[in-house]
Amino acid sequence: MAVPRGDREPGSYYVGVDVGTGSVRAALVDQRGTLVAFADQPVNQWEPQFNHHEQSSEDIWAACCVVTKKVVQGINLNRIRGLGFDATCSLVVLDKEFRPLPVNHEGDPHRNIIMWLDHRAISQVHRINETKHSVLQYVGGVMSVEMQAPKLLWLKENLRETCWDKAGHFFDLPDFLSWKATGVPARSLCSLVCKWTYSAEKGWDDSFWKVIGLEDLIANNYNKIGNKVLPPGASLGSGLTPEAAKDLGLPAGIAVAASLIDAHAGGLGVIGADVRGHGLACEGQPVTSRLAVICGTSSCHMGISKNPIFVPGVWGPYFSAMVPGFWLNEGGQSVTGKLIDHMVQGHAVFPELQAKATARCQSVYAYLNSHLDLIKKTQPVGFLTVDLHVWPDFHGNRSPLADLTLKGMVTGLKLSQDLDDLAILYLATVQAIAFGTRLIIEAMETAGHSISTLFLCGGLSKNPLFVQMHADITGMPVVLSQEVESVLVGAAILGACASGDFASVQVGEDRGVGHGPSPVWGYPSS
Ligand SMILES: Nc1ncnc2c1ncn2[C@@H]1O[C@H](COP(=O)(O)OP(=O)(O)O)[C@@H](O)[C@H]1O
Ligand SMILES: O=C(CO)[C@H](O)[C@H](O)COP(=O)(O)O
Repeated sequence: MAVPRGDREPGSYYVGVDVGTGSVRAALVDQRGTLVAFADQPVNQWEPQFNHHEQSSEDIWAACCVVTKKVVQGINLNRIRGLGFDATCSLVVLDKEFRPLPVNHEGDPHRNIIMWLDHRAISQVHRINETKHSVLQYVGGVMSVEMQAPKLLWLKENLRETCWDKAGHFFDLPDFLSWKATGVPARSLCSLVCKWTYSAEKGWDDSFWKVIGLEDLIANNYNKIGNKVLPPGASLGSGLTPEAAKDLGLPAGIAVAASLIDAHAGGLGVIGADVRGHGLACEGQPVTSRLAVICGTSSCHMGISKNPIFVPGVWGPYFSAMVPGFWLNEGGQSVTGKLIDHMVQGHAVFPELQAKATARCQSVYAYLNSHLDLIKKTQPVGFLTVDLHVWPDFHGNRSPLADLTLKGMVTGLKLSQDLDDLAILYLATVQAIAFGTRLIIEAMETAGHSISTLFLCGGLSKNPLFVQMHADITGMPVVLSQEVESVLVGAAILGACASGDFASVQVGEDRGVGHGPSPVWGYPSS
């Protein structure tokens, strides 16, 4: 039953499902954008060899079902009107009957996803960039190994018989989920534009696929990689199929939206936040003065503009890929949360840290933050790292250097290995990541963006030190949403839009769901 816009039944709900790198989350969200219920569940990852990262679409769907069932427990299901998915931009491979195909030399079909952070296709991306094809202008001038074309070429060159020749469907993970829920193999404009070289204005470019040696994908009007393309939030087919409804514990037929990549859902969830009354530079200014930074395993820096802006080393400009009618530039750091975890967990005194944090019922990060407060004495915390510096490109540099060959570095190491050393190394890592954000902002501003305020979300935005260092090092105020799970709010906005209850996924003064008032969290320390 469609409820006309402006005459919404009170008490409607929308379900958002967010598939991050490390876990799957679901939320039940009401019409005001308030999270009513939340659940999460970790997902498996495999690293069969260095730089190969794989997942299973069956595992991920099963996790989506577990968390969705949890968040709707005890709710009158008739009040749920829409479902939206976001996910990492990983590559899902299915055969012609939509069964999983192996993306690995072991031939394990369960592992049918090449994850976004997989860097196996280094030789392929190098050759793609050597073509200097015009589509590369729209990915910051250099294609990233994390995009789909090099991964597809790797599959063709390395797993021809076991995978490539049998493949019927290559999906971006967000599109796989909306297909699984509806049976409609449409692709979201977001995933195709951002990761597959599709143009919102001109569609696919045959000459690109021919020149890189993937001309076979042009067959049947690009049937294997998508020929029906919908804007994020568009309603798919007849909604949730009876089979998927049973899996998810939701009513069949509810609206399901064309999806978003996770960073874009986070961007949508925060960039239009109401900041009136805080005296921020962005108050009363166009939404283009805001930069959404979605910080999880990786960090993604999403800036929008009315006209296309070409920023060397920063992905895009992508038209309508996040906010309809706006161009998007997406800067990024491939590992941020993952790097902090790596540095802290790999340190000799990590077991001691863990034991001390557990004894205080704190996370290791809360413990480290209070330890830094203790050892800084009267000086600002940032000064603790005058002799210790980290270069954070342990997994290459996504933006603005766009060089996947770069490696990480630490200078200023001593022989001591106590908790103070670990805390200072952790601080230096956080600072290095914040300097990376500053470099990305500088590149965006040089090219024509004018950014005054940061809007952070994602797991790392729950870390006060990470937030404060971003404010200090960029010199910009950082706004956090009252609703910490902003990525999920973005996913729920999609479901709300697909239900027809809201006209669009628009942001700004004339908002849909999902934009509660946002307190200003951090100002740069003077
Ligand atoms: N409360 C917290 N304090 C500090 N770090 C956190 C907190 N919660 C999550 N993180 C960090 O955020 C990262 C994961 O963020 P998340 O958004 O869940 O990632 P993803 O979407 O990639 O799965 C991890 O590195 C984790 O250590
Ligand atoms: O490339 C990306 C977005 O375009 C993201 O880095 C990728 O989707 C992973 O996200 P997360 O770090 O939140 O798991």
